[in-house]
Amino acid sequence: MSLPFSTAAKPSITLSNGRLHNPKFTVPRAELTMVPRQRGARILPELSNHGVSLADLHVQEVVERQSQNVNVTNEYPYKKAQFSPSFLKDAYESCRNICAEYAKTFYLGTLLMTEERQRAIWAIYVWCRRTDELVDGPNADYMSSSVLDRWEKRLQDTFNGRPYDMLDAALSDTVSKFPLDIKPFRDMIEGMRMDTRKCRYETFQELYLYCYYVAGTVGLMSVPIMGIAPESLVSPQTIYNAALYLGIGNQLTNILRDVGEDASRGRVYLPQDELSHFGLCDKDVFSFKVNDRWREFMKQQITRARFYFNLAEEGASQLDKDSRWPVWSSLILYREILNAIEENDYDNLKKRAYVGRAKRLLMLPLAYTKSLSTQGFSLQ
Ligand SMILES: CC(C)=CCC/C(C)=C/CC/C(C)=C/CC/C(C)=C/[C@@H]1[C@@H](COP(=O)(O)OP(=O)(O)O)[C@]1(C)CC/C=C(\C)CC/C=C(\C)CCC=C(C)C
Ligand SMILES: [Mn+2]
Repeated sequence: MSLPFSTAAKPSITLSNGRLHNPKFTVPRAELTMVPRQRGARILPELSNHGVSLADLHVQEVVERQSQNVNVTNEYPYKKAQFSPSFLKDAYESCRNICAEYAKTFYLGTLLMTEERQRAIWAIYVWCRRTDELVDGPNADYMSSSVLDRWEKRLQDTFNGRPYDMLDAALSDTVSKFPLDIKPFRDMIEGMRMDTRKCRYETFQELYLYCYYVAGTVGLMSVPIMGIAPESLVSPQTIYNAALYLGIGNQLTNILRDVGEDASRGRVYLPQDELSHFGLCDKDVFSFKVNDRWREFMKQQITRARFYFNLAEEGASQLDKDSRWPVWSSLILYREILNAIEENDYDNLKKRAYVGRAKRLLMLPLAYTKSLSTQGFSLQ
């Protein structure tokens, strides 16, 4: 059984420049998508045209604004912040500690990067984590649209060299050193807004847009820091797409791992039309019971998440060589969560798929081996 592909009309969306985009206008696909050659594409041919024009528009705008500046560190539109070296050292040290505490495997992977890049990634990680905590953290009860509006104003100030606290100061400094654009940061906040307004997704297109906002954006923020290998012959657009797909794959995996946990909060991040295609509905999710229909549905969802990881793989090898290890670690680790769901016989309603510490540590040398590959440098 294959997934239905919906072409339902989509709402308009305002981009950061204030222009209203008509989503019926779709960016020519050839410019945006890498040619899918993977297993997933064969199983689900309709996914090779995943019809995600709203997210595409965001990505294209980020790529246009940011990609010309990749690897350029001296010309930048945001104001430079002036901090003493010792203050900055402490600020980045705080970011490092948070990252090491919350994302251990990934943190280890960053240790091979140049010092400046490590610090930048930790600062971005902390900003993302804090943004997520606004809606998911212990103070989530105080969440409101004005909280997110204030967070966005604060982001703007941070980009303009006026941070509100030490952790923001690390980001201000990062922004002055790397050609980052504010748009993916704003878009992540938009994803949090979406999460507070919405707890059901009718189609995969809707879900994909959410995944772009909360996770694809992380990929787009990371590329200017990680850098593209000087010997890469692939276009920046292709590499940004791969980064986006890694974020999408990660978030789809997150969603599949957390179905039960999210359901207990009344949330279902699964396309409703696909549930019904498999003879399922919300009631089945809230029953927390796994049956064969659920297993079949999950198989398809897992295949789709793998499809995005496969697309991301090609771009990972195009990054600067010192930056590839954490990317491969993240890719392999998240993909392993999908295997863990299978090992739980698709019970993600009562069980949380988990990759044990020993397995996680074993992945680091595997990721390292992958990161040595220069595959594709002479192909395109
Ligand atoms: C060319 C190429 C392949 C480049 C690589 C690009 C790249 C580095 C992509 C990274 C993608 C990535 C790690 C995305 C994170 C996706 C994610 C898990 C998002 C989560 C959102 C909300 O989900 P939810 O609330 O459902 O989940 P929890 O239960 O709360 O976990 C997030 C939590 C949003 C916040 C994201 C972060 C805290 C992660 C930020 C990570 C970085 C800045 C580092 C990225 C760098 C590497 C090397 C992985
Ligand atoms: Mn969260």
